[in-house]
Amino acid sequence: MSRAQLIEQIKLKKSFLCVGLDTDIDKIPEFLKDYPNPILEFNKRIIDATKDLCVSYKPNAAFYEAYGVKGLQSLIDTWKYLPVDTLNIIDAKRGDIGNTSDKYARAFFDEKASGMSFDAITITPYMGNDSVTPYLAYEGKWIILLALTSSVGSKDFQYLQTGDGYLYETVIQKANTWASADRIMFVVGATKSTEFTNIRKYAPDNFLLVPGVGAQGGNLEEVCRYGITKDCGLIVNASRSIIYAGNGKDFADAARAEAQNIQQQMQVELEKAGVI
Ligand SMILES: O=C(O)c1cc(=O)[nH]c(=O)n1[C@@H]1O[C@H](COP(=O)(O)O)[C@@H](O)[C@H]1O
Repeated sequence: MSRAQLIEQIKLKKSFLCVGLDTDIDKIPEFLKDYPNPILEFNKRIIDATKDLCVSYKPNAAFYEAYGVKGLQSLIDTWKYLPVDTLNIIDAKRGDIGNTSDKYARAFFDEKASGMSFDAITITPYMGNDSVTPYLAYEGKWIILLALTSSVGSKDFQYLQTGDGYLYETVIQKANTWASADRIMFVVGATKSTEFTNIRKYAPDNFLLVPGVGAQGGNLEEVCRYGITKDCGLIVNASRSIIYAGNGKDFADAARAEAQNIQQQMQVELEKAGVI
């Protein structure tokens, strides 16, 4: 999905919501466990219930890899079920030397090789340029680099002073020399909303993937106050607060209600910022 298509979807759906598919077998409703593939069944119903309210889905690889071959098959089948008009992100947080990154890129971008072809992948930037460029060889695909994460531990490294400011600022400035804002996004946690003004100095045009609203307590209005741009420039993820909003037979309705609640707040913010 191109930047223009993403912006078009945001305007159409009046939403910049990403639904996180962090699907945990221990948290899904009991009745689904009678199905041959409970995780896939859960994901399908969540996708059906939310696809008109969000512009993106983000399965987190850990939740699938934890179950070996069966989990990987669930991830492949989930990818196949994702709508074509959403930005489908694999949250894999990979990062390695070039020839290894090449294999990671193949795993998540090359359908012929792996059965999956996500639109974007999350990457840790720590190993630098040659660990990132193999993903950019796949035309039209996005890389999403961790910049300032929502984790408490973000202070351990991301706030270290470099000659040019904080390490996370250096990451953004440097990575923006590797590709344009049509190919690179950055992760900035919603729990860091006051930092968005600063981040926009270095990433005025990049889309930011913003996890941390809902279960982690980030505030959507504040994120928008400091981070929204004329193209929106934000994709805000919520996982647990949406997908586990209910736990009974009507869990998908509960997920829809929560997604709708966020979408309505997003519509207000898009109008305020003049995006729609
Ligand atoms: O890259 C991410 O998506 C990510 C970065 C970050 O700084 N914080 C963060 O929570 N995430 C992911 O975003 C999702 C947040 O889930 P909830 O807290 O349940 O909404 C999880 O899949 C996390 O792995």
